[in-house]
Amino acid sequence: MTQSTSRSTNTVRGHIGAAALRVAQGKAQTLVEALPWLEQFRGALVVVKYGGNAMVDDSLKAAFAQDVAFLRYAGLRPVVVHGGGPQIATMLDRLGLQSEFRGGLRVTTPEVMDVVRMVLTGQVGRELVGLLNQHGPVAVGLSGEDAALFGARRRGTHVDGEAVDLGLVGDVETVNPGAVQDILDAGRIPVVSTVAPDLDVDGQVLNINADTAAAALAVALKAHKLVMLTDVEGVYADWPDRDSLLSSLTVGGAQEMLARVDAGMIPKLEACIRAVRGGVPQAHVIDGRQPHSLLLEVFTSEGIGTMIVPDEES
Ligand SMILES: Nc1ncnc2c1ncn2[C@@H]1O[C@H](COP(=O)(O)OP(=O)(O)O)[C@@H](O)[C@H]1O
Ligand SMILES: CC(=O)N[C@@H](CCC(=O)OP(=O)(O)O)C(=O)O
Repeated sequence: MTQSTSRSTNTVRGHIGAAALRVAQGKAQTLVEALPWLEQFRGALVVVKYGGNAMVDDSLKAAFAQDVAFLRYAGLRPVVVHGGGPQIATMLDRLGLQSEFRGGLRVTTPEVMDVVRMVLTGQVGRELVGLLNQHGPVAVGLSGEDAALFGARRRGTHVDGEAVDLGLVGDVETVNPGAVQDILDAGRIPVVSTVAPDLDVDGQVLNINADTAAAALAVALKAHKLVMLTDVEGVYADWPDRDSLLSSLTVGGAQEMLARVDAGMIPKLEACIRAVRGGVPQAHVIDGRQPHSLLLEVFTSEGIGTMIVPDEES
């Protein structure tokens, strides 16, 4: 723990000034406002996808770890699925390897796959586990390879109607959530990196977009919600028009929008659709560049970012 948890010993209790009392009451009010959400989400399983673009600096990463630890100590069951696109790019650059994105997914050669696996599981995942464990021995890292958490098959994509081969990129076809469940049952926080064994080729691993993997895991775990932290305020109806931020969106609306978004938002929207269609009551896209955005999303009435919900019953 970095902060002292004891009260200052030279404060005489009962002599708190009016200004200090107002500040203290403001703090109490904040805690009380969280009460309905603490009641509603007690024991709730929440899958949190932490995108590489939201891990922009050390203080943000530390604030994210505080939020996740807070959820856990408040009685929720958070599961972290992390990305690491920019971190992979930095390592590829250092090694002099090229890679390009098509339809929001990285074209992955065998050499690039080695780097993806090393960076996601050996670097980004480890760092998050370390940050979370500053709040108690709670975090356990695992990848889609561990206890056959994920099984994947190669997938391509379409760009402007044309089929594109993405190399060693997969889509999650099977999820064995047992290992994640064991970690949760032990009161700990699973931290998942999204590399998965290829169901068709023994010993081969595939690069899975972290949004896709988070959605598949949220469905398999019957999560109460999926929260995606990224580097924009949410989903914009008319990107990049900053006045077009959507506070909520139905699955049908999200499906229609797919044709109009590009870059990383394609896998993100597809993942939200997959999660909600798979029974997760709500998926959220929120701004991971805002410190404590996760707490604001879970514990305030206003919420933040964009919420994706099932189509209204007709
Ligand atoms: N309609 C849209 N609304 C919001 N962002 C969009 C939209 N269309 C494209 N984007 C892009 O998607 C990006 C988020 O995806 P990405 O960079 O892959 O994030 P992450 O690393 O969190 O997965 C945004 O920074 C933005 O450039
Ligand atoms: C197939 C594919 O694109 N895989 C991603 C995996 C990491 C990821 O998804 O990271 P973010 O969440 O930070 O974007 C990649 O290689 O970058």
